[in-house]
Amino acid sequence: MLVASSAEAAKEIMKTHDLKFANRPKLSMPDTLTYGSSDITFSPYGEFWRQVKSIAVVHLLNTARVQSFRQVREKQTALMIETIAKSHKSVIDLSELSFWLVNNIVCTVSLGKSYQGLKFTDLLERFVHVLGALCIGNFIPWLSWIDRLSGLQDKAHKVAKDFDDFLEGVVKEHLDKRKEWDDQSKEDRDLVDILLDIQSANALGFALQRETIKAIILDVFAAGTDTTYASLVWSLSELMRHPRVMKKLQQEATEVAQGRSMIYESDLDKMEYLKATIKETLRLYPPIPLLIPRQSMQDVKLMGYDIPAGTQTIVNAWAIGHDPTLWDEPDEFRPERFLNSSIDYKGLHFELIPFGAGRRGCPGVQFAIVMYELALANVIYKFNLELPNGVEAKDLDMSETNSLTLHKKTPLLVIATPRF
Ligand code: HEM
Repeated sequence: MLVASSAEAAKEIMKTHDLKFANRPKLSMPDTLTYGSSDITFSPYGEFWRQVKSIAVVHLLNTARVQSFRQVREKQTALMIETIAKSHKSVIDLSELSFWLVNNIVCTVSLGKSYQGLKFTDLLERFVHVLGALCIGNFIPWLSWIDRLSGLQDKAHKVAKDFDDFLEGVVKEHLDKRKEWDDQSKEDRDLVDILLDIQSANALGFALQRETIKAIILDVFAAGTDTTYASLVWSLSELMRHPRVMKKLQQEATEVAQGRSMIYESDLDKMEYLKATIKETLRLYPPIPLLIPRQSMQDVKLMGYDIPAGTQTIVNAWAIGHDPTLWDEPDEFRPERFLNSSIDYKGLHFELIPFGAGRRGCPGVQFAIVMYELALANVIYKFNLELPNGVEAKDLDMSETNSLTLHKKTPLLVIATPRF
């Protein structure tokens, strides 16, 4: 296995030799959870991956599509703000509210409606826990009996079954709805409708299986929700611990809003400090700290080392974000470091790669960032937040979960007071 923990090595893997490292290794947990890796994230490099990724980009993730979902984001953000306002200074769980905000947006635009009320938080938690679990059989195949004995495989099958029940229901609902219409305008079709259209038109050159449709929905559901809400919670938590940064951000929001009741998406480009705060959060807490494993497809010489074809390759984005040779006082939360800096997270600057880079880089960057910016801007614009029960900011529990996605271990509980 190859582990890259420097920006230079990351650049070699994800830029110089990107094509050679564009494969994903076949791993047993993703295989169990994503219908034999027939989703976008875990499918091997090749024509199938290109086609399924292209469907998600064309119909959900490109700039024009992301912009077209603006009303959904603004409506869901307003609903979250309303819920916080109604708390009347009682303790609220910002982790849970962040989860539902992101999940409602993702589900509305990809599945046609939100599914609030279902036990998604628990299901998704089990999903990323199993996905990120150390699976001995992936490294030493003859020891895979340990994964059976440890109960890991049973857990994976149970999560896969629970998710499948949900996804099967979503597909059935869409199929039933289709019996009632056939001249619905294209704009009203969500991602599931589009996948079913492609399936019935046999438009890909290969049959789009029901399982592949479910795998793609699962990808968008899990990759979209878990990462973005984790980041929102980390930003809010760091702001609680850094009143100076919070105040500066609130000042920026107040200036931009000009007395209006809400910050809108058209305001976000004027919020330099907000953008710097988000970059700083993604540097310190990359939601997928080790990105998604890659695999070399050919022998390759990398920084003087001979790497054989088939080597599992991990890029440690967390280590790069904390590298003292790249970042001054790397453990400090200081958004100012990104003001007047061209460093961005879009895959061109290898010192900041929370979304990965290159061919296998995250196609959901725009989709994620705009909902993240809008939610963060509005929460801090509308409310002053304090920790309950006399907890001091410096004592806020910032411990991290140990799974594929980096979450704050304990929920972020606050008391919110309207600012005006
Ligand atoms: C803060 C939010 C997000 C972060 C930090 C994030 C991060 C990542 C990372 C690190 C990868 C692997 C990149 C690599 O191997 O180089 C990835 C892949 C992916 N992400 Fe995201 N992601 C986020 C949001 C989203 C959203 C909102 C969606 C869709 C709605 C999405 C869909 C995907 C998909 C489909 C892939 C697989 C790409 C491939 O293998 O070709 N992500 N993401």
